[in-house]
Amino acid sequence: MRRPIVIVPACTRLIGEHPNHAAQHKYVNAVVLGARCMPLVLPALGELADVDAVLSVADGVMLTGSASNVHADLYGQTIHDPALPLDAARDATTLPLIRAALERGIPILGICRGFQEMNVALGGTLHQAVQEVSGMLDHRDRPQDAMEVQYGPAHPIRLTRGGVLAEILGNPAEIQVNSLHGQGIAKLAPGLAVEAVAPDGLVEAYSVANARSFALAVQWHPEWRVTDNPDSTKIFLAFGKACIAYLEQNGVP
Ligand SMILES: N[C@@H](CCC(=O)NCCCC(=O)O)C(=O)O
Repeated sequence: MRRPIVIVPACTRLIGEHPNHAAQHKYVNAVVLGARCMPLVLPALGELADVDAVLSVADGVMLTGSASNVHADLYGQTIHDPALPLDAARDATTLPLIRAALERGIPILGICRGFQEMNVALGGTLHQAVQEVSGMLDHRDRPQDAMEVQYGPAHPIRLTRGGVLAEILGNPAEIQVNSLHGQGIAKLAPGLAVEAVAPDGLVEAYSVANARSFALAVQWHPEWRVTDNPDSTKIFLAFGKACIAYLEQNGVP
């Protein structure tokens, strides 16, 4: 049987004067080494993307992080800080893709921006600057820090007892995670189940209740050094197992 195919939606990136479509190596590497699947990067085509065609060859979808924010229009707000980057083409590609993948029961893993996209796609909202919300921590990374520091442990998260994520991780009460985000979940979309929270109560992971397959999203970065962190390895292995199961039951051989 062939390796499962995981769709990885790209971000738009300007290289010189030319717009490009990009996905960071650590994400596609985690699909290969962590999930043992084959990544297929999907350009941020927006309305030009034929979602049905793409999902007809997909055994999984992984939504990556990105420095860009989900456009506030998409969850009924006005932009709080216009200096922060956006990626409308990525939004226009991923939100329909998320809804269609869930409809088809295709396994989906959301990471950081991807975690925020799934919440918005399903009717939730975001805090645009978590650090400015009373009682909330500053969840941002410090760009001047070395990458090992930026992606190193930043805070604990408390796992929902008996939850999907807790089971994947062997039922610890809490784990340490990295933190590289300025936005976060304000209103959780209907049908999403909290899987972990930060010390300030911010939702850090959720699952799609009643999903037909693996449907988990996390605010942190398990793709970082995926084989070095046992928790990250377990998350990607669980995702990969679900993609194999989807391929066996529905996939194009
Ligand atoms: N822009 C959003 C999401 C943050 C995010 O995805 N950070 C990771 C960026 C770099 C990487 O992909 O590792 C926010 O600020 O909340």
